[in-house]
This record gives sequence, C-alpha cells and structure tokens, in this order.
Amino acid sequence: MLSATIAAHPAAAAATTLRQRQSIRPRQPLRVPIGAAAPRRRMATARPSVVKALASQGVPAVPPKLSFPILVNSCTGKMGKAVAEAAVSAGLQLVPVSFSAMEVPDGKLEICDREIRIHDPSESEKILPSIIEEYPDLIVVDYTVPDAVNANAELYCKLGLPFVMGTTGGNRQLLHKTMQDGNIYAVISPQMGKQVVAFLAAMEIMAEQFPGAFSGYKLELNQTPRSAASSPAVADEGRSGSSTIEKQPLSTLKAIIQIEMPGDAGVEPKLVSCGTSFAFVCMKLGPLADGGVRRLLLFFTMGRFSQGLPVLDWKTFRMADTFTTQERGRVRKKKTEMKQNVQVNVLKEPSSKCSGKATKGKKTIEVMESHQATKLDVSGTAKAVISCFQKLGVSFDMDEVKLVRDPEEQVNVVGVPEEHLAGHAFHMYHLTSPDGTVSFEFQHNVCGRSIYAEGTVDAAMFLYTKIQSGASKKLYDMIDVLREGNMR
Ligand SMILES: NC(=O)C1=CN([C@@H]2O[C@H](COP(=O)(O)OP(=O)(O)OC[C@H]3O[C@@H](n4cnc5c(N)ncnc54)[C@H](O)[C@@H]3O)[C@@H](O)[C@H]2O)C=CC1
Ligand SMILES: O=C(O)C1=N[C@H](C(=O)O)C[C@H](O)C1
Repeated sequence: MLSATIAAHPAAAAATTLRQRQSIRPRQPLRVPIGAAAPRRRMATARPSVVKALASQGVPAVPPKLSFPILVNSCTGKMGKAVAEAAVSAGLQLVPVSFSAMEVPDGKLEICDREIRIHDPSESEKILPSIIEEYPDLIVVDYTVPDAVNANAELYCKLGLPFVMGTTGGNRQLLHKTMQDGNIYAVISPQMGKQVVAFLAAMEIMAEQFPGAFSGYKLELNQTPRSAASSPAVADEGRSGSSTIEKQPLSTLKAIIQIEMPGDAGVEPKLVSCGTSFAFVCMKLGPLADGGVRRLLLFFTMGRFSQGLPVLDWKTFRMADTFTTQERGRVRKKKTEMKQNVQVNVLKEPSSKCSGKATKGKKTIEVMESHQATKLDVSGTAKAVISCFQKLGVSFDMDEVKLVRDPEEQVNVVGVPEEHLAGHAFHMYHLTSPDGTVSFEFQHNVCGRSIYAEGTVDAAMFLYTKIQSGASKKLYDMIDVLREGNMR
C-alpha cells in the first residue's frame, strides 16, 4: 500500500530524509509488473576506489554498469517516454509509476513491455513517500510542463528526493532559491543534448575568457552593408530594381559548420545544420522578388553552377518547369506569408554567394527558434545562449527571440523535415558587427528526442555516483556532467 508520510520540515528534513533513506530496508513491492523495477537497497556496482584497487592488482578496470531505480515524471509526454525507454535500454530500473495531467486508458501505459501506472499530479505528494520507501536509491527525472517546474522541485526537495530536471521554464530564480534552501542532489538543465551542451560550454568559456569580445555587435542581420560588391545573382537583383534583396559586403565573414550525426538521416534523430542549397533559397526568394520564370531559371542555373553541377541539363529545366506549373500557384498563395518570413530564409543560408537580406528597412530576425507546435515556452537553450552573448557584450532582449510554432512555416521556411514536426528544436543566431562588415552565424538544429534522452540518462547516472560518493556539491548542470567525462 502507498503510505502518505511526508517530511514535515522542508529544509531541515531534506538532508535527514536522504540520510534516513540510506538506512531504510527495502520492502518488496506489493504489485510490481513483470519486467518493471524491483526495489533494491543499493546498486550492484563497485565503487571507483574498488575499481582502482583491482586495477592496481592487474585486474582490468572495466567500469561496472550502474543500476538504480528511476521514476520518470511524466511518462505520458514525448520526453518522458523517450527517457523511460533510454533508461530501460541503459539497464536502469524503471519504477512503474508516473504522473500526468493527461488521462490514459485504465490509468496505465506500456513502455518497453513494462506497465506504468499513471496518477494525477495532485496525488504525487501522497504517493511519492511510499515509492521512496520502496526504492531508497530512487532518482526522479522531470519532463513535465513549465507551470509544474517550481511546485515539483519544491516537492522533491521536501521529500529529499534527488532529481534531474529537464523541464524548461517556470520561475528559474525561484527554482534556484528552492535548490539553495533544499540542499538536494540535482542536475538541472534546459538542454540535455550533450553536443549542444558542449557548444553552450564553449560559449560560456568564451564569455568568461573574453568578456565583451563582441561589444557593439548585434544579434541581427546586416542593416546597411557598406560594400556594393556582390555575387552576379545578387547584382542582377540589384539592377532589376524590384528586388528586396540587398547587397552584402564582400568582406562579410561567414562560416557554416555542419555536423551531422552518423546514421540514417531519415530514421535516426539527428543534429543537423538546416541550411538549404543556394538554389533552394533563390527559388524561394526569386518569386517573392517579383522575378519571372527567366529570373527563376537564372537563379536556379547559378545555384547549380555554384555547387559544381552541370548548368544546362534536363534537371534544370524540369525543376524550373515543375516550379512554374505546380509550385508557382502555391507560392503565390503563400506570398504574403512568406514575405514576412523571408529574412528567416536568408538566415537559413546566406552563403557568401547569396548573402543578402530582404528587410526593406523592416526589423530583421536575429535569433530564431523553431519547436513543435505543442511547446509552451521560449526555448530555454536559446535563453542560455543569449545570456552568453550578453556576457560577450551583445545587447539583446530575450523578448526579441522569434518563435516559430506554425508547422507550415517550419517546413516551408525553416526547413524542418516533415517527419520531425512533432519533435524538433532548430535554433539560429545571427551576429553582426557595428559597421556591418563582419557577421557570425550559429545554428544548432536537432530532430527527434534521443539526444536529450541519452543525455538525461547520463545525468541521472552522474547524479547517482555523486550521491554514492557523498559529494559535498549537490547542485549540478549538464556542463558539470560533461566535464566529468560523460560524453559516451
Ligand atoms: N532539457 C532538455 O534537453 C529538454 C527539455 N525539454 C522540456 O521538457 C518539457 C516537456 O517536453 P515534452 O515532453 O516535449 O512535452 P509534452 O507536452 O510532450 O509532455 C509533458 C507531459 O507532462 C504532463 N504534465 C503536465 N502537467 C504535469 C504535472 N503537474 N505533473 C506531471 N506531469 C504533468 C502532461 O500531461 C504531458 O504528458 C518542456 O518544458 C520542454 O521544453 C524538452 C526536450 C529537451
Ligand atoms: O521543448 C523542446 O522540445 C525542447 N526544449 C528545450 C529548450 O527549451 O531549450 C531543449 C530543446 O530546445 C528541445
């Protein structure tokens, strides 16, 4: 049966609860579905000191596999489900209980052949104490909603329950205070994707070592390029007089780093650059610039030329023809909408050959993030990156981040693969020097959930080893996790 014992005094109780938990003898759960986590007293692993000692005696120091109980709050969500699956495949014991604001048939959910009982969040305070009693080494992973962040963290602290908080939003200042008062082991990070975290860490190091390095720079596209020199395509647009594309300075410094995760791009979630080809950008910009078929053909031809492809082959004509007969009607329909977003298109790949912008004096889009339509808050990762830029001397208001949540815009403008509309995170930052002669562009684009799920499992393992070793530091972020060699 689930009991309703709660530590009476949050701050003081937190530390004692944790100590008490170490000495509680585990009970057998009354109803544990086959394959679900059975309560355990301790992980079946050797401590690092033991491994070291064995190694000194010539015994190979193969790190033992960690195994401890993990409760995922909430298993009904996209991230919760992905983490639960990753936890099982990493050999952790998935506790067959979760909470959700969503009703599920029979109050149950099946994950990796394990039956998870779903309770209403209002019951968590009543239910969790007995779960802790059954699973003294329990770690909770939180992927719920921004509105639940503070209450959940307070509850975990009150119960002395170590946790990994992946949920973004809520009141982060209050969260920080809760953690200070609660003195509980936790990893909190709005970004668990380790490669993205490594990028964030690099930003932080740069901000720390070269504060103000980008003073005066703006997170925006060039407003008034100085040089008239440009690529023939852009020059042609300029001469036509009808184009909204402006010329870019020759000296514009630009680098696109594209990192793709190995594996089948169509199946595996991936970290990608979302740049499209020069030809594609021109195809989008051409009609918006009131160009006719001739201009389109010219753009397309130049695009092919720029990529070292044969200029005049059947593909050139076929694609132009397809565009004019089938796509042009559709594009015309969306013209107004696209015009509003044309800067994003430029942001997507303003390559040196097609660098330009279509602002016509309008405000440019400087930081853009695109996520699945169900995302409730502004990207926590974007906020973290922007705060690094701020330390580097760039002035930028968080409210200015351009949010893209419309699936049509995501596919047509941002370039999100359709199969990842329900789970993606594309981020773009464009930085311009005060005189407009230097620009930088950063992108980190993730499709799918597995990069975060794996990072979360690593964070839980990291936390577990910290608890076992009685580390004096209790609050960590993902950069701490990476620093201790957790890139696996
Ligand atoms: N740190 C990271 O690397 C990442 C963080 N996230 C963040 O994680 C959070 C969840 O994202 P998704 O899984 O995509 O959202 P989702 O909408 O798919 O899932 C949220 C789940 O939480 C449940 N829920 C709502 N209120 C609750 C409460 N009080 N207690 C327990 N469960 C509750 C909902 O019923 C839903 O099933 C968001 O804040 C998102 O930004 C998402 C991806 C990566
Ligand atoms: O909601 C998401 O999906 C994501 N949320 C996190 C954020 O807000 O930064 C991390 C990533 O962008 C995916």
